[in-house]
Amino acid sequence: MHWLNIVHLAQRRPSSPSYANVPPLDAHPAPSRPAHGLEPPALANPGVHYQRCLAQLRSKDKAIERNIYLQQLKHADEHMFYKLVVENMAELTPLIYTPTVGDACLQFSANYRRPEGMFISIKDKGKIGQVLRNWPRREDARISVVTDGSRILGLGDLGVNGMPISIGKLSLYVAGAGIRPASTLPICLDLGTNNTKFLEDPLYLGLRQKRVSDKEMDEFMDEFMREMRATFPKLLIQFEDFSTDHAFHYLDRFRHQYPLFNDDIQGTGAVVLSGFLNAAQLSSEASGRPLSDHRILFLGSGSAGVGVGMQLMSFFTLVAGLSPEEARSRIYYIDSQGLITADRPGLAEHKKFFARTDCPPLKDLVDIIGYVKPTALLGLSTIKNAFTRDVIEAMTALNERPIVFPLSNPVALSECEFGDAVSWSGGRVIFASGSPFAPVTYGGQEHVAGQGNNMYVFPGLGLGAILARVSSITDSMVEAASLALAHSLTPDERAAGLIYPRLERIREISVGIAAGVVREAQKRGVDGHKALRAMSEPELRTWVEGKMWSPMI
Ligand SMILES: O=C([O-])CC(=O)C(=O)O
Ligand SMILES: [Mg+2]
Repeated sequence: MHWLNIVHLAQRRPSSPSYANVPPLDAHPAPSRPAHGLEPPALANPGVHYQRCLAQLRSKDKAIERNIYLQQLKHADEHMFYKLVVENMAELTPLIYTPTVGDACLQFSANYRRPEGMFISIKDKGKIGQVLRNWPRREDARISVVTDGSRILGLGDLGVNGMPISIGKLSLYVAGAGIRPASTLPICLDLGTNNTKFLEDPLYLGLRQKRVSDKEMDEFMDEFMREMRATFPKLLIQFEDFSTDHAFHYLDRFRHQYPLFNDDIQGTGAVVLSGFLNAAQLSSEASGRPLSDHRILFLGSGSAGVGVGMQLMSFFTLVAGLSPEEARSRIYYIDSQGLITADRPGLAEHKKFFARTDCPPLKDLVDIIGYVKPTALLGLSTIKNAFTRDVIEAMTALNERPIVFPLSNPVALSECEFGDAVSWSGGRVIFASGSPFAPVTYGGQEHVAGQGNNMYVFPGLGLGAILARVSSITDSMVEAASLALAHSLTPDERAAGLIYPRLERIREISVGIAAGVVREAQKRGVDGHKALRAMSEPELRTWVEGKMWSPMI
């Protein structure tokens, strides 16, 4: 049976008018133009100017130059910037987000042009509230992406150079879910950096000191969160790219007190669960083996790796009908020392849950594949090309359609190139990567890579949470976002063998995710906007669509 029938999602799908036909419920102000005479007369034709901007963008050779052009355009003409992004999602997302945002972070101090977002440093401890009140659009703030720069993508500790990740994610909230630009607040916390190269770089824009102790960071974070609430009472917070132990620690510490989620743990988990549901279905259809037969092997056990494993537990419990204990037994982890077993001395706390008591401490990936016999191999290791030809061949020998997800970001750290995975598996691989890969032709057929990136989930999750005015984000809301995404594939996309919908439909998908999140918030009683409870499904979707901001060009 298809997993869709198993979780009865079909009944939850409302029929609603298409996004394009729904007039906005709220009046959004039109962009203001300079007074007459202060710009060339032909600029009054926005369609021509749109083509001019697109041509200027495409005239740049390097991705980082395109990124810089787009950042400049965002400041000069926000509506035009978002118009370009919304209408050219597949082309522009890799420029404003992963993988190019990785270079934008690495070069932030060198390429810096103008202030954007807020920088709160350890030196502000004791007066964080005073600093936050300097934000000019306090009343409007609804969503903040907060990083401490300590683990940016797979690039490690970049200190204050992590700011572009907060900026990039928030641009996707606007483009992908219609959050108003004025409601977004990028924040980079500066608690020092252990990146010696940056500490020695005269251009480095952050504090010239090593990271503070955990105790000092706890005190700082407690004050920061308290003051965030006092200054921005309607704000949802997304924690981004904190180092693994801090990512888990601060999610646990604050998630019941504040509306917040961690994108690397929960957003990545949700997006991979979603793709996995569709991939497992395709794989089981090819092999004739039941969904409950799947076994998942992870390379990498950081915040994203373990977050994904936690979320994939619900694949086995919800869809394959296993108990939580059986579900856990289907998931295996490898870290730098090999298969993670419970008897290993000094095992990190977050690795204990999935540590095996029934396996030898094997080290070599191909040996481990031979022992575990996984149906799926997931990479969150940031080890470039870790999935070698031998690895893909071993997966293909075991499975009619092996599931291979090299999820590390940016693309230069991917465990496997798409073209290699396709050819080494003889075209049989079911593939999703964290960063985008271009389609490849193999055996006379075009193969399209899925992109298992959290950008499919966080905009819609945030939109739903903001509109429902939630007091906290429950695990079940993250799961609802994941199921709504998995469910959003059109018959056409399913027929093409896709496991994620086409990115061009992101706004429509975000509506479905937001509506699912609102409903789940209501079930859990964490919704503040109680009037939404009375709406039918089509009414809720139409209302959500009407709340979305669109560029006015
Ligand atoms: O930003 C991305 O592309 C995905 C992500 O959260 C990460 O890799 O940390
Ligand atoms: Mg991240």
